[in-house]
Amino acid sequence: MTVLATTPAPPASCRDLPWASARERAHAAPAPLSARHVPLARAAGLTLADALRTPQPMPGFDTAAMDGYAVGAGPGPWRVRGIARAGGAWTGRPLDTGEAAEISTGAHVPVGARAVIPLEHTDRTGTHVYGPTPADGKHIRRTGEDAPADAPLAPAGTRIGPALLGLAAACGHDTLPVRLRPRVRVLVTGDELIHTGRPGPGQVRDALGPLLPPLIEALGGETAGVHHIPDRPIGSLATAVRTFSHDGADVTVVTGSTSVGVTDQLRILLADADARWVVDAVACRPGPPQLLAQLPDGHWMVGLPGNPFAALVAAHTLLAPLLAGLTGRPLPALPRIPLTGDIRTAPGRTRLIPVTWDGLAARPVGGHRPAFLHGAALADALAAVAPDWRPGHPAPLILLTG
Ligand SMILES: Nc1nc2c(c(=O)[nH]1)N[C@H]1C(S)=C(S)[C@@H](COP(=O)(O)OP(=O)(O)OC[C@H]3O[C@@H](n4cnc5c(N)ncnc54)[C@H](O)[C@@H]3O)O[C@H]1N2
Ligand code: MOO
Repeated sequence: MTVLATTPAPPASCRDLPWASARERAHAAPAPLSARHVPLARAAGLTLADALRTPQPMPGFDTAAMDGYAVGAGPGPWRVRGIARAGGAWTGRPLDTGEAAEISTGAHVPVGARAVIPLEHTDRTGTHVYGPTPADGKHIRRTGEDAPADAPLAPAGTRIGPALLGLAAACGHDTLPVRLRPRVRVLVTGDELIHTGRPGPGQVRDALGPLLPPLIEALGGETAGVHHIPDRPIGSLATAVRTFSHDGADVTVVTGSTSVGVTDQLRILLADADARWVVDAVACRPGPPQLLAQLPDGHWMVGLPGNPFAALVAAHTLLAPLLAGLTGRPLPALPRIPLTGDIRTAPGRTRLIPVTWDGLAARPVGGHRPAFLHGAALADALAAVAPDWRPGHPAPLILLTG
């Protein structure tokens, strides 16, 4: 007996989708999580919910780009009238023809200055400074030269990395509008699994409990707990999902329950819960039985196959785009890189293969049977090898940054 014989089949339009379409569907399925403001110190790794704009021009004042002398019109020598140091506005009267001010890099350039002459190009004698006649504006960063006030500097959906944090601070922001990391609960199923020590006969050491939290983090999510759920009695998975339903998670990842065996409870749960199917199986290898569905209360359910490399492939196929969609990020475009090596393509399916990439070409690592993580552990990327790929032709790469 198989369980599917007793449960309603998901719609055919969700079934056995081409790999690229499955990614697109998983990304398009969710509405982005609601936005909130967080201090800059808590924004790293989150996603901008609105465009980042600068409230004032950048730079905000005419700024010296060199230590030296700000000089007024006319040829030198110039009479040195004062000192402009970084940190204060120039409050003196404008520089006249033949006048100069000693100036530091970053200081407010006095009104009337035509340029800054670097210190090493000048000679100072008492109250006068000598130097070559500079081109107008030389070594002055003019107000608004980088960006005018209200310029959009980064669109909504941008990942907040170190440079964006620095840019936001430079604009004068203390907080940013963000979408938080979606919270992902992990339910690892499998009565054969042990969680410490070496497996004995019939036992398998759980590889996904350790693999998934850092992967979820790298994909922009936050792990809201890893729980081990028994296969029996049937219904344990549904009980667990109900029990944890108030822990605030947005997504539940279930591993090792995607197939049609009598102990694979995920499809029963989804059918009983009247879930909305988005993806039911993907035309890829490994990992075809992966799935994505939404419970009536809006909660997302992702099914990853139990075989660990298949689960990794499925997480990059469905979970990564889902998390991008939930945070309002675009679906990452995949670089297409020439792929060499002896790779068997799969008719009608995309093969996902761990590869190294030296900057020019990608090559298979090996060690990528569905249960074996050796190749993935050493790889720079997963190559998505289409059925019509030929050696040396480009293939899309998913870079393994986590
Ligand atoms: N009649 C069919 N049987 C299977 C099909 C099918 O289409 N028809 N598909 C096969 C494929 S492909 C896969 S993949 C698996 C997926 O099955 P499940 O997701 O239900 O996973 P399990 O059967 O529980 O486990 C598969 C395999 O992986 C080991 N496993 C499970 N969890 C872990 C873990 N956390 N860490 C390490 N290893 C794990 C488990 O012991 C099994 O060896 O279904 C096929 N069958
Ligand atoms: O997804 Mo399965 O065999 O391809 O592990």
